[in-house]
Amino acid sequence: CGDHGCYGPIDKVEHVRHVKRMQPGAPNATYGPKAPLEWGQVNFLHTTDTHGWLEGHLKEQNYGADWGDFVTFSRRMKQTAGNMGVDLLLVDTGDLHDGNGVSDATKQDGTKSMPIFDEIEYDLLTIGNHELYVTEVAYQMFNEYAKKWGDRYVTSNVKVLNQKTGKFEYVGATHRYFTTPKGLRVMAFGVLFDFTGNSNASQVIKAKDMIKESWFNEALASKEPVDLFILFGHNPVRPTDSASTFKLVLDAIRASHAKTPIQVLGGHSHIRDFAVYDDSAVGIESGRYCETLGWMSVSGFDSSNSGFKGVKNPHGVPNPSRPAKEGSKSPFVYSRRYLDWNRKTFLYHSKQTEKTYDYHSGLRVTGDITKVRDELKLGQVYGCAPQDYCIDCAPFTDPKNIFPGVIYPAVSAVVLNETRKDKSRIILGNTGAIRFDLHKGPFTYDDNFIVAPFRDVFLYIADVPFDKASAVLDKLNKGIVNKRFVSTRVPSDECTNPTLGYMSRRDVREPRGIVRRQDGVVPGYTTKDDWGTDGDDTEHSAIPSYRIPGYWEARASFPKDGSNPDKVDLIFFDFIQSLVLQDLGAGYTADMVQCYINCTFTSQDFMLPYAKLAWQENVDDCPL
Ligand SMILES: O=c1ccn([C@@H]2O[C@H](COP(=O)(O)O)[C@@H](O)[C@H]2O)c(=O)[nH]1
Ligand SMILES: [Zn+2]
Ligand SMILES: [Zn+2]
Repeated sequence: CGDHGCYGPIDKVEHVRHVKRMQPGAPNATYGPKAPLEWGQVNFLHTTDTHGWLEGHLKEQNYGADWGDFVTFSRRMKQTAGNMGVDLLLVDTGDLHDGNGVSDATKQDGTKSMPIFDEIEYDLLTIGNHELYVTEVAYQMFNEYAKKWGDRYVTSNVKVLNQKTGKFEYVGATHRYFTTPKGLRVMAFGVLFDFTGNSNASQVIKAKDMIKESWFNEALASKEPVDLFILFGHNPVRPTDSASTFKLVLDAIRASHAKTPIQVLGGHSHIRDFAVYDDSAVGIESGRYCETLGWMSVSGFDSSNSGFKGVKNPHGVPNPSRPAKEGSKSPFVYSRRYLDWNRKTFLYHSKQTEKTYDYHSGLRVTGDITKVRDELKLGQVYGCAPQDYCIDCAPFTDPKNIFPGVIYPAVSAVVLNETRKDKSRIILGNTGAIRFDLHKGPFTYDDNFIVAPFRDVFLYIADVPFDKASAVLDKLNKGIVNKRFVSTRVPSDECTNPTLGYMSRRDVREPRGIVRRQDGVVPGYTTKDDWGTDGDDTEHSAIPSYRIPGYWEARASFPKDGSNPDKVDLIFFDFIQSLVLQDLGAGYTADMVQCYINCTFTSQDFMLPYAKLAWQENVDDCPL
């Protein structure tokens, strides 16, 4: 199989057309930031869970900036900070691939995307779980990426096997102590949640054990003064999220540093969020997929509590004025903002126009992305999707939902072993393997990775009694399983709304009708966090979000008379093999499991053949 899967080389694609970026401007040009950012003594720009979306969202204008636009923005903002006499720190909290053709269409994930990602002058970076599923990727992080960033790459609880020494070693630094240009003395820890799905090339030290490590306690006991702790990581900021381990580490820091400010920056749960831990500890989480750029600012440093030598209240701009908690006695005040990832946002906050904005560095990066997209043929069109299909904006059984609308018919038609085509089959998958909505219009090679980026092999057990096989889905979806795999997707009760069901992915946490609507507002994030509803930089109307289960099932080649077969081939992703075996119960073991089509046919390989099969109508004239 080539780069384009097992369905022949690209010249066999009958309908080849290239999708070009949607231009900002009309028709929905009325959106935009509501007010200038509040600049403090130290400020943060935060990216997380970018998952390879370096081209931006070609089909969603509101998130349409590319990484080159961001390169320019980050440089302009660093200069602005310098001119104002304050600090600006750039931070990334991991999950760099699995989600887009730019990162996933190469033989090894990240080969073409990582050099593009590197173009930002980050001050702190750390590792995500998606850098640890695949052994080769973990080695790439250890041998190349971490080396490039030196002590800015902080992995306080993640080790990878050094193939030369045969020993597990920290991927990056355990911690970073540094002084900012304006004199703030910072101690930073980068902590991944207690991830257990890593390959055996890495070790993730649980937070409860990490805080007992001697290096950690020595760092906290160090005689070097610390003005600010930065606790960052691929780790949700919400303390009630069962995946988050930040609170544990924060409490460990507080045990010896009761009042020093702690700035938390997190990720992994793919939401916009802001959490207040105490009077001088707050945390921001900045969404996913280059939809959001997080902004935080902090003031309150003076000669009694820091080495800060910059400007106390930067002039000509608003300054942060809000204590973490009402009635706080701490000197520290904050602001937080979630910026939509588009050029209009970037232009507004850098006070530029379309004509003046671009830097050569940014344009060069945009050019590099275009080159990569061309080389990987990401714009090639395989079909014309007749409508929009979403993951959770419609109920799970609605034809607008991507599972009944696309995934079931696609796997039923395409995931077929010719030698067993007469056998009835049940195909099981985890909903988390389907990563993004599918838009009406041209379905490109890139969209294949956007919808189904993982290389999860289709496995099967032959001739399972129907009664046993058909009971698995329900068992998978009952409680324990969700906790085992998708803890960050499990709704907390506070997010459940009787009208809309579970609201999660876009942070829609208010019922329709109560959401602030105004003319010119386009659908998007309407975030509610510990400070309320004023964090979104651009006002949006809410997008409904329904509860979806953790697992799905499709059936194919069942008897035409509507009866059930005696036996079925039970097909499933390797990612969920252990759970399926567990739920089948006694008598089912790993040696009964085989590759279904072959051992390289994965979840990356069914969408393109389906697009060629089902979406050829209007393909030559498919409107974007
Ligand atoms: O091989 C894989 C790896 C992961 N998944 C799904 O992804 C989520 C984790 O994604 P985050 O971006 O870290 O939240 C995991 O829970 C699975 O649902 C997969 O399907 N296959
Ligand atoms: Zn992620
Ligand atoms: Zn993650």
